[in-house]
Amino acid sequence: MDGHAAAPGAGTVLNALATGRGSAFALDFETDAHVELDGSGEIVGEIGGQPDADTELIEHCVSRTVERWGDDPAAAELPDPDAVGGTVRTESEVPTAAGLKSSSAAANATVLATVDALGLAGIVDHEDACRVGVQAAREAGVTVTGAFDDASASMLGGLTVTDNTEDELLVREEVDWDALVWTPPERAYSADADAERCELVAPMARLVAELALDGAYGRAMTVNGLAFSAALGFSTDPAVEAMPHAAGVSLSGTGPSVVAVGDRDGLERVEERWAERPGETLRTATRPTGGRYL
Ligand SMILES: Nc1ncnc2c1ncn2[C@@H]1O[C@H](COP(=O)(O)OP(=O)(O)O)[C@@H](O)[C@H]1O
Ligand SMILES: O=C(O)C1=C[C@@H](OP(=O)(O)O)[C@@H](O)[C@H](O)C1
Repeated sequence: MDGHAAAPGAGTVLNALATGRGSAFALDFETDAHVELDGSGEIVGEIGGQPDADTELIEHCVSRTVERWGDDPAAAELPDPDAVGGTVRTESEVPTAAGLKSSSAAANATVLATVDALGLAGIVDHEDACRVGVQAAREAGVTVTGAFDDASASMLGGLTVTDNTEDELLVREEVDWDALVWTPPERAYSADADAERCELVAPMARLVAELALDGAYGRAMTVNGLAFSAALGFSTDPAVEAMPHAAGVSLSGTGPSVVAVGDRDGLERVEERWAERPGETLRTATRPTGGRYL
């Protein structure tokens, strides 16, 4: 029984660490997952190109997905329902722990690949599948709030606004921007983020949520970036450089990447500045589609 699926990374409009409300949008780079189920009783994960990386998240995703849908009447019969096991391997274009939602992309791709291995591709609802990945992320300890904002943007595509305290989807909308991503060489694991510092900027996060719920996503994003860069100790210089030329620019997640959105000409101007910085710049775009079976 094997399955194959992919899901995209995302950028941030509103970081949920201050209030539990968050917002993110899918970007056009992705992670894919290959799952094989057997009756070995053990699930073993592997991350392509990162032999020492933590595979707990994707292993939890496989077991939670089988637990949820393994005995669905439409599911293929498991080799040994009392000893569910198998392998899961991811390959990713999304850099790990850079604020570009590698954990959501890996979780969503793995849940969908497991659904595919169960013979349920196209039958399971994407939002339900996304919630299983969020549950696995909480169990694996890779998230503060569960990050349903990031997970829903990755799984459904487009832009979402969510309440992560209830895993509730408040808004899902399609956006159509070019995007520019700057990823400095350092990494920042969300689980290590200073959530108490983020709570200090809650009044600004509430303003960002209001702007986002009014559809002013670009401005929302820019205010978010200023507030959370200050709270988490990142420079606001890249955002200030981008502001005259972009519809929105923000620290993505808990950093360190910065994402600007807008039109091609404006982002070319931003790229000229950001290319002088250490690390990588990537030209990409928002993506209307989310997780997909391969
Ligand atoms: N390709 C992948 N395959 C499996 N797990 C992954 C992958 N990428 C990231 N992860 C998991 O997600 C964690 C990083 O999550 P996090 O710190 O939230 O970063 P990000 O902002 O990129 O989501 C990693 O420690 C690992 O557990
Ligand atoms: O762990 C979490 O609950 C979150 C982590 C952050 O994202 P990153 O994982 O990209 O840092 C943040 O943007 C999101 O709203 C919630």
